[in-house]
Amino acid sequence: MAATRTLSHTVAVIKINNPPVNALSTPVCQALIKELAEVKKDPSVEAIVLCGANGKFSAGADIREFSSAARRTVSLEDINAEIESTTKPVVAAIEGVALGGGLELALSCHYRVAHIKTVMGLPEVLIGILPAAGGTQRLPRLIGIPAALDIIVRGRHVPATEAFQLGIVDEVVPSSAIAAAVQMARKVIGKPMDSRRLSTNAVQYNINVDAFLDTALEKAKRQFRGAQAPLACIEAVRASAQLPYQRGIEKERQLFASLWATGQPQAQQYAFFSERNVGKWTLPSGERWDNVRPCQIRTAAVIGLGTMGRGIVTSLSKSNIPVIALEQDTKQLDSGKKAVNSLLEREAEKLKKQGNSFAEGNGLGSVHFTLNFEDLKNVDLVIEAVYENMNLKKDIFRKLSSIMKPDAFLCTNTSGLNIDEIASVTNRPQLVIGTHFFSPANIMRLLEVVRGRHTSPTTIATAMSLGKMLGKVAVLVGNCPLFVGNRMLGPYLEQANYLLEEGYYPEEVDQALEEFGFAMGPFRMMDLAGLDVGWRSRMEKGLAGSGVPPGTPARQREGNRYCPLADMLCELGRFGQKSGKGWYQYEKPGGRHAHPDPWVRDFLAKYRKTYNIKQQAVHPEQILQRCLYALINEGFRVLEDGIASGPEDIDVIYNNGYGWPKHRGGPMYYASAVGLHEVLMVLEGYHKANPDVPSMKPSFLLKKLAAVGGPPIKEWRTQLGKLPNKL
Ligand SMILES: CCCCCCCCCCCCCC(=O)CC(=O)SCCNC(=O)CCNC(=O)[C@H](O)C(C)(C)COP(=O)(O)OP(=O)(O)OC[C@H]1O[C@@H](n2cnc3c(N)ncnc32)[C@H](O)[C@@H]1OP(=O)(O)O
Ligand SMILES: NC(=O)C1=CN([C@@H]2O[C@H](COP(=O)(O)OP(=O)(O)OC[C@H]3O[C@@H](n4cnc5c(N)ncnc54)[C@H](O)[C@@H]3O)[C@@H](O)[C@H]2O)C=CC1
Repeated sequence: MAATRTLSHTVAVIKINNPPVNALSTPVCQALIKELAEVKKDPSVEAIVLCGANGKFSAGADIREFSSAARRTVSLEDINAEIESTTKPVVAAIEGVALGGGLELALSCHYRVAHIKTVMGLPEVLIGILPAAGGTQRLPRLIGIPAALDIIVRGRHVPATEAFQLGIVDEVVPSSAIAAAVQMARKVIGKPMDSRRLSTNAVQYNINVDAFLDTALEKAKRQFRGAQAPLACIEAVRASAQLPYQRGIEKERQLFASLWATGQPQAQQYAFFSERNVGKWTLPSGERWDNVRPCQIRTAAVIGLGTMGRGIVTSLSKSNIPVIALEQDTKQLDSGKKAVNSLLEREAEKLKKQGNSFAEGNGLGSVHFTLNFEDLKNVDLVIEAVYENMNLKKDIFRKLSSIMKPDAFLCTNTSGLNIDEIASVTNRPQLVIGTHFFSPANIMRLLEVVRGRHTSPTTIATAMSLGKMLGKVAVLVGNCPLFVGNRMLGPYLEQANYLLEEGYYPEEVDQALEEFGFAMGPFRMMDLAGLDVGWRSRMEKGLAGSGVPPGTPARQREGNRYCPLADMLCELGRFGQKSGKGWYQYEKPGGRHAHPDPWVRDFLAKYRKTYNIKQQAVHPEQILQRCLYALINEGFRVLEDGIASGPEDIDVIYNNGYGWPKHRGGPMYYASAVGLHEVLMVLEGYHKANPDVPSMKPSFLLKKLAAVGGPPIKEWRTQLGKLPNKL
């Protein structure tokens, strides 16, 4: 039953019932229409309560229906208009979530009562659309333009206590919202209802709305770099102030249709479901997310409190897991402690703002700082985050192996070292796994979970479940140098460097990729991460520094093209932000504002002259093609090697860990949208002209998929089924 009805004295309680989140699917809407019609004409009913089954009001329209053939035949706004015009008072009893169409439904009710733990909001912008069931017209009429705009454009979840302060709900209760709503319904029977019908109210404001919204529009253009939904949301809110309600609704519909035509909603909805699907991991042996039970992690430890360790400690503590934090000496321990405490203070502030008190069990897990490995022996799981050095990591794992209780999980945050080699020094390789966090680890949502050859399914299940507990999107990947995300970054950065040799400047390459929608172009990103990180790794591999065989041409390694520019900067002490100079210059070491550096321009000009490199006429469009197709080609190789289980996994990694613009779905989705044949043609052309750049040689899988006509991304797995799987 999509909706059920019971009667409490003269109050009819209509309950939406569509597990797991009571999405407003077509059958639910049809059931609502039927129930409403019946209670309206039933003389024994004097008031109505609308609620959701299983402690959830509703997560909004059924997103799966958007792209299905059987498109919605019932308009949610028509239902809302029907509810609002009812002469019997309707009270929404909001529990759990009221999101998107769910909140829009509640806004059409005459009163709203919420349970204190509820979150509500209009998150449509996050799936590329705008609230199109009256939300952009009713919410500003209820709480004014600035507050409504903030909620609609950011798509944020508003806790019940804040919703009460803003006036979105009339009452917040600590117990059953349904019981409280029934009580309220009884109280309001016979009371005048005109002012409770939001569509009949005018938007109240004492600001210059146009100027305010123009500023918001400019800010959103900069902040969301190419995403259209936030801009459409602002225009819809503008309509609420300028137009009568019905014309505002027409504008809302028009804006929805134009957004749909951009292709961005489809990309973002693909990203939404991909994020959920990656949690459903499956191993070739048949073990899966739903048949392997994770172990409970009650306590954890983190080794190394540098850039990553401090964020990981904060993330664990935020999830109420007590942590032991270990460093190598007092100086590092003190500095780590200071950093962690300051991050935790900020988290405590946030919790306070959300109205959560520690007494309710929503607090932060305790953190104990130590230099003593013995203190770790009883924790359930330890995450190592020391320098990226195999010998050091092996020393640590040897020690852990002898100290920790036998069933403790041993995780490494390495960004690309061999998990099997690390596991080989322990007495429990089945409990060793890679948990690759992204910087800053307390904020970034991505967690690459790296399976070693001996890692057990229980260890995988536990690491994946830990990721979820920490509020991260955990993606299971196989063990290969640099795993998935960083491995794909290699050819992308290589092309960015070649573009500098060929005549571009760092700021021009960055600008092209930032206009595409990346949070940061490749050179700003390298400066932020530290140029020395890659330099050290190239020196270890004998590609840079004294390990390069004498007589090797500066721009060649093992017969292939090589760009030594980054090594040259490092030799001059230009490590990026940390040293105040890198591809850009900064106001001071540690400064964050990148300014184009005339020194770099001069340096590049001399370099090109020294090596007699002819400046090629590279069209700006080619900046994108070369960098992005290089990355995508490596993505196909990752799939070919069985390191990721599908293109969705790669896209989730890029959307959540590398600042890929979500409105473009992810690199593999982007490739399918551009057309695999087109990507292949560009790669083939480049590789033919540059056979000394092997990363641009089109991958076997790309060629195979292009040869069968470039099927839609959801069909790629059929082809992948025949490839090896290293998960
Ligand atoms: C001109 C051309 C037109 C084209 C046709 C289009 C028709 C358009 C009609 C327009 C009407 C517009 C009305 C409107 O305002 C639009 C909306 O309401 S859009 C929906 C807005 N809501 C959301 O974005 C909420 C999304 N969900 C979440 O944020 C989380 O799922 C939630 C916080 C609710 C719960 O989180 P959590 O507990 O972590 O669980 P999961 O995220 O894993 O979800 C569990 C399960 O539920 C599925 N699911 C969640 N929300 C929805 C949903 N709204 N519709 C369908 N399914 C949903 C989710 O996928 C999980 O299922 P899996 O099977 O595991 O994937
Ligand atoms: N910095 C980044 O953006 C990312 C780094 N990583 C990986 O995370 C790990 C840590 O990297 P960062 O935090 O950047 O390094 P970092 O240099 O900032 O910190 C490393 C910390 O480990 C401590 N340490 C070294 N030896 C130790 C020992 N024997 N016992 C206890 N502590 C010890 C150091 O004192 C230092 O505080 C590396 O494996 C790195 O590859 C992974 C993802 C992103």
